[in-house]
Amino acid sequence: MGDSQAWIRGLTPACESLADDVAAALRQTDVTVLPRAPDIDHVPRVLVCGADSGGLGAVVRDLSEGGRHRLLVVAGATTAISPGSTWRLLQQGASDVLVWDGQPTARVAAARLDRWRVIDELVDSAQVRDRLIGRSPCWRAVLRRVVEVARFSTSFVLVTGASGTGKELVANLIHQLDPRPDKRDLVVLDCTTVVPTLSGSEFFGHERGAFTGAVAPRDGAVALADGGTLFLDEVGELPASLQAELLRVVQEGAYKRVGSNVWRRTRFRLVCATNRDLVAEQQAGRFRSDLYYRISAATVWLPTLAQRPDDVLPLFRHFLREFRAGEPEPQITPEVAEVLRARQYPGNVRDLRQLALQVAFRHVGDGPITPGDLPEEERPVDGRAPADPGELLDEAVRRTVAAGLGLREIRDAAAESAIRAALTQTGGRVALAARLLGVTDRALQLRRSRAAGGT
Ligand SMILES: Nc1ncnc2c1ncn2[C@@H]1O[C@H](COP(=O)(O)OP(=O)(O)OP(=O)(O)O)[C@@H](O)[C@H]1O
Repeated sequence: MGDSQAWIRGLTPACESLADDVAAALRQTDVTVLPRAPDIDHVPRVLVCGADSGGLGAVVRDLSEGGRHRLLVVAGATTAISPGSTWRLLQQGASDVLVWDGQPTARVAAARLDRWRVIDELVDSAQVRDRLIGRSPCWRAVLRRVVEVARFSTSFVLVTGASGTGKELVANLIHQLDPRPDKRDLVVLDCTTVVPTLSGSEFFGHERGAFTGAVAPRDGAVALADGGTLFLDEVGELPASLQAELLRVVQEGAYKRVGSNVWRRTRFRLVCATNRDLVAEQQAGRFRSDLYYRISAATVWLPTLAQRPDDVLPLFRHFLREFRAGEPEPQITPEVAEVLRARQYPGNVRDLRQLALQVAFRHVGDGPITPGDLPEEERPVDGRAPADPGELLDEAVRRTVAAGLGLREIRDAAAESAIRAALTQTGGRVALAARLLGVTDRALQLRRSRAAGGT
């Protein structure tokens, strides 16, 4: 520890003396307490609250900017913060909530601040920032999670998210940041491309003569990944027979080559990716539960581009730089920026990259990207962006009204549809779905059970 910084403020003037105690105790743990200026970026904020914690939620939301900044809430020992309110504060953007007990709490707080500093420095390092573009709060939260699990553990990781959201890039980053000193290679296997008849060999290797065409012995992916990382892309596509064999390797580290009776040993970090809902796949009996629990020791869920619209332009600029390497970076006119922001990206970042490619080769000269650089089919009709999400919603509501549904039925149907969509996007995880929709887990569960009961 030693390089950690924080700035501290009391929730109300009455909390200032406790805030001074917290600051003094933190200094003794080597934390540098900076002047109370809320505009210092990337320095964790510590909010001290006393018995009167009215308005705490709003201040937490404000100071953390919905989770963009690290915020530690320290509550006086006599402060009544129920477990329920603690969870709410975390949802509102707090990174943690501690009850003040003097120096022991200061040591715990200092350890948190130190860990957050290392994570945030990595998130802002070129190694991460230049590979995984995006600064929106929800993307930053994803990067923090990725960096933490990659750097501070060797845990297996399951990366979920819709197609084109960056799962493979994240898997690569996990391998790059892996702390093992003697780490070996990253081996990638796309489960959609393994040929069923040869899949055993692709995973486990084979002996000479094991099958027609096996003219020489060969290592499979689990051997090549020994000491490194095995990335299984589209793991939801893995055939049942291979699921059982993979389970044995990840549990016992033992496997046999096809055509051999000799057990061999391997040890790797497993990172899997899928855009399937593996919880639903288990329920349907298509994915083994025991394997699911092994591969999902840590999970990272990637948002769609629609959930992080503020990242569209930075990503677009990033791809333009990639496609126009060595050329000066062009400005983007406001009309084009508006179209890019309003457009739908069903294939997520991959779609945006394709669009940037088309714009990059149409653009000539050193002026800005202008409306004429956009392919014809991307141009707004009558000045309106095609497929604006608000317009789609208006259209859906117009139809339900025309079908004779009342306001209450429309509201309930819309809420149920939003819950279904959020659960699908988050692989069935209620807590994540609730966060996505800005409600508590309990509220979401209540609504689901009410819907199931037909009330
Ligand atoms: N945050 C990002 N920053 C820069 N490039 C990105 C980012 N996210 C995705 N990309 C780019 O978008 C494309 C798709 O990314 P990737 O292959 O990692 O997605 P995926 O989720 O694995 O897709 P799929 O499920 O279809 O395999 C790649 O060209 C990748 O480089």
